[in-house]
Amino acid sequence: MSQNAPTGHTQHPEWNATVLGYPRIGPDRETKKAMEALWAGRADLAATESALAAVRARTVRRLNALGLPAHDASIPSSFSAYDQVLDTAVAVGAVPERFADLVGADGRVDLGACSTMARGRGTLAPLEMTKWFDTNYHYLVPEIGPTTAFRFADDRGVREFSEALADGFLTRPVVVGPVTFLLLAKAADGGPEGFAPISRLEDLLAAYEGLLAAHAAAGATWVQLDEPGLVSESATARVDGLADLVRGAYERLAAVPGRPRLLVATPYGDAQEFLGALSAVEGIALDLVEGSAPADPSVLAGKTVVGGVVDGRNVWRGDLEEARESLRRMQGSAGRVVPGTSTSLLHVPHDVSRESALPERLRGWLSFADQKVAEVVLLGRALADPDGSGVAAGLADSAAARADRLGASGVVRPQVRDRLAALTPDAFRRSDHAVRRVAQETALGLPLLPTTTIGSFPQTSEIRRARAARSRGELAQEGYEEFLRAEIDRVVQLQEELGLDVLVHGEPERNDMVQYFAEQLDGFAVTEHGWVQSYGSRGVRPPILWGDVSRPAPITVPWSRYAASRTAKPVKGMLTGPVTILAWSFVRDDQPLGDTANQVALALRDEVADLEAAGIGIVQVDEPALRELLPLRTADQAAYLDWSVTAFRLATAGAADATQVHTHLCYSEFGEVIEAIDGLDADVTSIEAARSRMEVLEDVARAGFARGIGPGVYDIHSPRVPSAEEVVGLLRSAVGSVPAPQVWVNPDCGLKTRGYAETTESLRNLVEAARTVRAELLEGTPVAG
Ligand code: MET
Ligand SMILES: [Zn+2]
Repeated sequence: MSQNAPTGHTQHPEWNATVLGYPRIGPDRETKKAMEALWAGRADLAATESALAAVRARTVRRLNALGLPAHDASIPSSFSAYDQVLDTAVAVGAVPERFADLVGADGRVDLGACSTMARGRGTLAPLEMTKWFDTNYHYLVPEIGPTTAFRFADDRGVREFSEALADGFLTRPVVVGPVTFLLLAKAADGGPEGFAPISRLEDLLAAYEGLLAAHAAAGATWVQLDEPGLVSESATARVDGLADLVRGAYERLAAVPGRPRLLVATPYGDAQEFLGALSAVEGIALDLVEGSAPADPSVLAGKTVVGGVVDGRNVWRGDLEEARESLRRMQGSAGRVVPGTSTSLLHVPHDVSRESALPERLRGWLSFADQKVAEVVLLGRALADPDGSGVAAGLADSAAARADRLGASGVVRPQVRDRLAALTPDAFRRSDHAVRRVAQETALGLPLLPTTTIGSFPQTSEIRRARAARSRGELAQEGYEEFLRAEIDRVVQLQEELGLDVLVHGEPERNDMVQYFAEQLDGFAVTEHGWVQSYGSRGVRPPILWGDVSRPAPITVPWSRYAASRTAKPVKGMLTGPVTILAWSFVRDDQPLGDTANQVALALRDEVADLEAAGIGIVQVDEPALRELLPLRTADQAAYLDWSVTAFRLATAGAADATQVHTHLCYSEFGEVIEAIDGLDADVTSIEAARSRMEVLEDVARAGFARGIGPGVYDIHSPRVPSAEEVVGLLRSAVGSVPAPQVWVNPDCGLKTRGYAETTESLRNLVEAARTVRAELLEGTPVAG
C-alpha cells in the first residue's frame, strides 16, 4: 500500500465482485433515441439530460438488483452519451481549437457541443473516429498539440457520480486513464514534425489530479482508470521507456491528498510488462480471458485484484468452475481477489431473457450483460464460501449449460466436418494470376481504368419501409420481391446512364452485410433486442454463430441473376467474406476461429459456384474487417493472417480462371497487412484512399503488388461531391504510382448511407474523370500532375 493511501480506507467495505462497465445504450436504445431527438431538434438539452439520467438510474438499480451492493463501489459509473474517450477529452480540457467557442464559461461542454465535436457541423470537421482496440466499437480520436491547455475542465463524471449517490448508490466512476488517453490521441494539425501526444503526459496529469480531487470531494472511494493502451503492442512499441512513464504517472496521481483509491484496468489483453509500474495504486483489473495471470505474482501483493474471468466480449455462459480455480490460484499472491468481467460489458447486449424468439435451448447457453453480472456475483460468493455448499447448485447449472451446448445437435454436424476434412490443397489455390488475367481480359473486355462501385446503393426510406412492412407481415414475400426487383431495375438503369463499366445490383435486399448472410446460413441465430453500440448512437445487432455452418440454399444468386438480365454490361456478384462474418458476429468459443471461418468459407464457395453458373463473371467478396481482427500482440498476428487468408482462399479458389474475383477492404493501413492482401490472391482489391489522397498507393507500389487495385476516389463518409477535376487529380497520381492497367476507379466504400442526389453527381464526376485520364493515357499525353 502506498504511503499516500487515501483516508477513510478501512471505513468502506470491500467488494466481492464487479464488472468493468455496463452497456450505455439502454435496453431499448433509450440513449440513442434521446441523442437523436436532440440532434433533430425534437428535444432540448434539459429533456435530453433527463432521459439520459433515467438510463443511468436504471443501470445502477439493475446492477444492484443483480447482486452488486449499493454501498461498496462495486457498481461502475461507466455511462457515456456518445463516447468515453470524447468525455475524457472534454473533462481534461482537450478541446481542439476549432471547437473552442463550444466550451462554456464554466469549462463545461454540453451535450450539444459534444455532439458537434463528434459529428461536425457545416465546415467544422468532426474528430476522427477509429476502432477501439480489436473490437467493433469506435472512439473519437483526441487531437493533442504542444499547447493543448490541460486542466480539469468539465465535471460531468463527478455530477453523474453525485447523482447516483443522491439516489442511494455509492458507485465507482470510470475514466480513460492518462497514458491510454495520450497513446490513442493523434498530434493536432500544424504541430511540429515528430510531435507525440505522450510527450504531454506530465501536463495532462495536472488535469487528472484535479479530477481525482473533485471525485474525492464528492465522496468517491474508488475511481477506475482504464488503461487498455498498455496491452496494445502497436501503441506501446512507439514509446521508449513507457514503463517508467507509467510508474511516474501513477506515483504522481497516488500523491493527490485525500484521493479515492485507484483501480487500473487493462482490458483486451495482457499488460504484464507494466504491472510492476503500477505499484502505487490499490487495485488492478486483469483481463484473464485475453491475457493471463502475471508470471511474477509479487506485483499483485497487497492489492485488490479484479480477476477478469467472465468474458466481457462474448455471449456464452462461462465455465465458472474453471474461473473459480484460476481466481483461487491468484488468491495467495494478491491482497484480495475479486471476480470480474474481462472488459466492460459495453460489447454485449443487455439481457438474454428478452430474446423470446430464440430457441429455448440456445437461450440457455447464452449470457448477455445482465447474466454476466450474475455470473461474477456467483463467483464472488463461491470464493467467499470455502466448502462451496451455497453455490454448488449455481455452478452445476452453468456447467450443465455448457455441456448441453457442446453435445447439442447442430453444434457438430458430420457432413460439414467431413467435407472440410476431405479438402486437398488444390481447394485453396487458383491458377497463376497471369493466366487468369488473360482469361478475364478475353471474357470481360473491360477498358483501361474500369469504373465500378463497391456494391450498395443508397438505402432509401422506401427500402427500409418495405423491409419493415415485410417483417411485420404487412407485405407478402411476393410483393416484397417485386419491390426489390423494381429497385434493382432502377439502380441498373442509373448505372447504365452514368456509364459505369462494371455494374452492381445495389444490395437493396440487405439490412446489413453480415446479418443478411447469417439469416440464411445454418448455424447462426439472430436476436431481436441484442443491440450493441458501434459508435455514438449507432448500434449493431451481431448474429450468434453457434453451430456448424452450411448453406441450405443459394442466397444472393436470384438478385444478381436478375440484375444481369437487365443489362449487357458485366454485373458483379456481392458476398461478405468469412473473416468479416466472424468479426461482426458473436462466435462459438468451442473451436479455433480458423475452423469456423473455413465452414463459412465453404458455404460462400458454393455461392460463388452458383453465381458463376448463373452467368455472373465477376464476384466480389468483401473483407472490410480483415484489419480489425488483427491481434494486438505481434506474436499472434502471423497465425491470424494465416487462417484468415486461408478462409478467404477457400471461399474464392473454386472460381474459374475467367471469373474475376474482387475483394474490398475499407481502411487505409494497407501497408500493415499488405502481404496478407497479396495472399488473398484476389484479382482486384478496392480500398479506402480518398481521404489520404492516394498515399496508400505508394505502399502498393513499394510492395510490388501486381494485381488490380481500386483506390477509392470518392469519400463516401461525407456528403461532399468530389468534382471531376479533383478525381482526375487523384487518378493521375494513382497511375503515377502504379501501372495504369492495374488501376480501377471506384468510391471508397458502399453508398448505402448516402442520398441519391449526391451519389449520382459524384458517380457522374467519377466516370467523367476516368474517361479523361483514360484518354490521356491512350493518346500518350503526359499525365504528370
Ligand atoms: N459491398 C458492401 C457495400 O457496398 C461493402 C461495405 S464495406 C463496409 O455496402
Ligand atoms: Zn467498405
